[in-house]
Parts: sequence; C-alpha cells; structure tokens
Amino acid sequence: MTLTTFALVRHGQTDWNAQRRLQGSTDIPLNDVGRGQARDAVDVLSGYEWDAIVSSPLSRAAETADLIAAGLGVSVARRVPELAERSFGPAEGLQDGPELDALRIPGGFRGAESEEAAASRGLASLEALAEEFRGRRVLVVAHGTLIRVSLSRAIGRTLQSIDNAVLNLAHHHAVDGWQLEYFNGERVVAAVQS
Ligand SMILES: O=C(O)[C@@H](CO)OP(=O)(O)O
Repeated sequence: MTLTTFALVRHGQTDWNAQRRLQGSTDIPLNDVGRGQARDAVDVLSGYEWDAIVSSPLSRAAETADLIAAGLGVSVARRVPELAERSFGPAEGLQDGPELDALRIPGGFRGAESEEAAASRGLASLEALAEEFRGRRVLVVAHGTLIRVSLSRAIGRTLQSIDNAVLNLAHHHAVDGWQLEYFNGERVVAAVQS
C-alpha cells in the first residue's frame, strides 16, 4: 500500500489564543504573532516537497495556509469544511474559570459538538485526502482539538504510524494525553492509510 504523507499544521496565534479564550467555530483572525509564525513555518517546511495544501475554512487556518502556500510557491488546493475546529457552543469566547466550569459536562461542554462527531468528520476528511493524494505529500492546516481528536481516533482504527505528527504553531497544548509539539525541525509527518 502506498502511503500518503501528511504534515498536520496547527494555525498560528490569534488574540483569543493569546488570551486563552476558546474559539471553536468562532472565526477569529490571526494576530501579528500568528502571521509571523506562519511565515517562520515556511523555513521549516521548505525542506520538503509538498504536492498540495488544504485547510480548514476558518480564517485563522486559511490565512496560515495562504501564507505558507505563498512562501512555498504551492497553490492552496481548497478549504475543507470538515477540518473546521470542533464547535464548543456557548463555551466559545470563555477562558478557564467558573463560567466555563458551569458549562462542563462529561466529554465536553453543554451545547458543544461531541468529540465523537468532530473526530469522525476530521478523520473522514483525512482519509479522503489520503485516497485523493495517494503516495503524495499534503500539508493540512487545521486546529488543535480537531487534529488531536482525529488522530486519536485514527490510532484506534487506521493510523499506521505517527512520526512527530503535529506542527503546533501557536503553543504547546496537551489534551487527553496528546501532546501537540512545536515543530522541532525533524520529520513532521503522520502516515495515514485508508
Ligand atoms: O478553538 C480553540 O480555541 C482551540 C481549542 O483546541 O483550537 P485552535 O486554537 O487550534 O482553533
């Protein structure tokens, strides 16, 4: 089986990231730090061949993808709606604290998209991309939670190997045992077989 190679890239920083406010489906643009992070990623990623770049439609990811694509000279193939961040419902905009705690229920927040639903759509879109770009190398620019839950699901089902799977452009973010690492200049790929 020919493997498709993905670099899974988290978008750069937004003001809400800096303020530690949950964004989810709220469309917050990159800030200057985030735009700089996207440009810095070009230096790291330019050591590899990329056949396509796809992104979540939310502007923090789309703009990161556009900046990386411009720097690499690769056209942005498309926005993939299923790569949008998990929706957190009424928890969006909140920081850690009592107001957020009041919305917590097992597995998430009241009124939020379930982790199961986000993982299903995220992994299905990765599997479709793996098939479409079979044997090639694809940059996917998406979100912390969406990437984490999709890969968590993939490990249970179809992920064959992970080798520094996640490029985290914004900040270290450990959730449920998944450590999304800032890119360290080594191999950055997850090989996904569908
Ligand atoms: O939505 C958010 O605030 C976080 C949650 O993980 O994700 P991202 O910043 O990657 O979109």
